[in-house]
Order: sequence, then C-alpha cells, then structure tokens
Amino acid sequence: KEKIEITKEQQALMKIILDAYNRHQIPQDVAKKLLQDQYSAEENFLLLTEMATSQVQVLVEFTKNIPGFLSLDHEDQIALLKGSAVEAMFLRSAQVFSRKMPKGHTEVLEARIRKSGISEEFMTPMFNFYKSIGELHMVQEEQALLTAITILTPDRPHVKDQHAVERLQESMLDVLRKLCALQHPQEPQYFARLLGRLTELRTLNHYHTEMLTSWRMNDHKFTPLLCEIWDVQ
Ligand SMILES: Cc1cc(Cl)ccc1OCc1nc2ccc(F)cc2n1[C@H](C(=O)NC1CCCCC1)C1CCCCC1
Repeated sequence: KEKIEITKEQQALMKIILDAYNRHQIPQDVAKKLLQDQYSAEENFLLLTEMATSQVQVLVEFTKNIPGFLSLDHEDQIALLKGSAVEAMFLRSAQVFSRKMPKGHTEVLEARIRKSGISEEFMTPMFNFYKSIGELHMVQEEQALLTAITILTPDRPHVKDQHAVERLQESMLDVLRKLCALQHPQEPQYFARLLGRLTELRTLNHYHTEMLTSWRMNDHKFTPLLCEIWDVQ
C-alpha cells in the first residue's frame, strides 16, 4: 500500500488556492433570492446576467492567485479566462445547487430554475450535471482545485504556450489526486470520477449560447463583459 504524501509545497499550494477560492465567492444569495420569490423570465434573465457578470469578475481575481498564472504569456492568460468562464459558471452553479439546504429547499430551487425561462431541452443535461456534482460531496479543497484545473485547461482556443499551462495544471492535478486518495480511501475511482465531471462540463459549454438566445423572452440584453465571455450579440 503506497504511502500517499502531500509535500510541504503542495500543502502551501492548496492553502493558497483554498484561501483564494473562499475569498472570491460571489454572494450565495442567488439561491436565497430564487427561493424567496418567483420571477418573470425577464427578471430571471437579468438576475443571471448580474450573477454571471460578478462571477466573471470574481473568477479573474481567483485566477490571479493561482501560483504561476501571472507568469504565463498575457494573451494566454486572457485565452484561458475566456475559454473557461462558462464552465466555471456551471461548476459554480452546480456547487450552489448541491449545497446542503433545509428540507424541500432544493426541490423548490429546481422547480424555480425549471420555470426560469431556460428552454426545456437544456434542463436534463444541466440538472444531470448538478446531480452528478452533488453525488460527489466534494470538500472545499476539491472544489477549489477543480475550478483551478478547469481554468488551466491547455487546449482552450488561441492558447500559444500549451506546455506552460499543462505544467501548472499537472501540479494541481497531482495535489487533487493525493487529496482524493486521502479523503476517499474507500473509493479508489473517486479522482477519476471527479475528472469525468470536467468532460460533462464541456458538453454544457456547447449549449450555453443557445441557452441564452432561446431564453423565453425577446430582446436579450447582455453586459459588454458577458458579450466577450458568452459569444453573444
Ligand atoms: C450558469 C448559467 C449559464 C447559462 Cl448560459 C444559463 C444558465 C446558467 O445558470 C443556471 C443556474 N443554475 C443554478 C443553480 C443554482 C442557483 F442558485 C442558480 C442557478 N442558475 C442561474 C444562476 O444564477 N447562475 C449563477 C450561479 C452563480 C454563478 C454564476 C451563475 C439562475 C439565474 C436565474 C434563473 C434561474 C437560474
């Protein structure tokens, strides 16, 4: 039985990532708001664009704290952020959706989201993803590392020095692998399941533009930042 050893520098890396992740949480109030009231498709769309805009800003701050990220080529830094923002949004949504809530709240939240204005055809893939994330019962460290790993995906469009990104991602993957082995000793496949979620996340990425443009309302307004990130308008 090999002894799994998280080195001192890996512990330091994990602490930096976790602190950054906890510092850069957008207010969890989107779930609370949705539980409080039923909104029109227009109000829900506005809520999404507000939450998404602040999430992107938070994501930039989180990313700047990933050791080594600011040493990457500057255009590659932008390409990584642009390429991962939607996936990070769905990952965040999944984490918000899967948080422990009082009895019956998750069902109300799901019902509100189903009636929010998003077209019916996207509900199944979106909730399948949320539930598969929920089933993992990730600890904070795993969530933070998974977000960092998503951002540091080398094969995003327009990334020039993929090897430099790969090296950063690999050091995150190594810490996550050890953490999973320590946190879930009975589940040797846990780490692989975690990475499998990133594949499911990419499929959601493909739907996002259509999810927005098919929102049951006309005249969809986006902030300039979201036009950059969401390939819309
Ligand atoms: C992320 C995303 C992208 C596209 Cl294209 C379409 C849709 C979407 O989120 C769906 C989605 N899944 C959710 C699960 C739990 C939850 F509390 C809110 C959720 N949302 C939307 C939301 O506020 N997401 C933000 C969460 C924080 C991080 C930034 C994003 C609300 C907007 C109001 C109408 C009901 C859906």
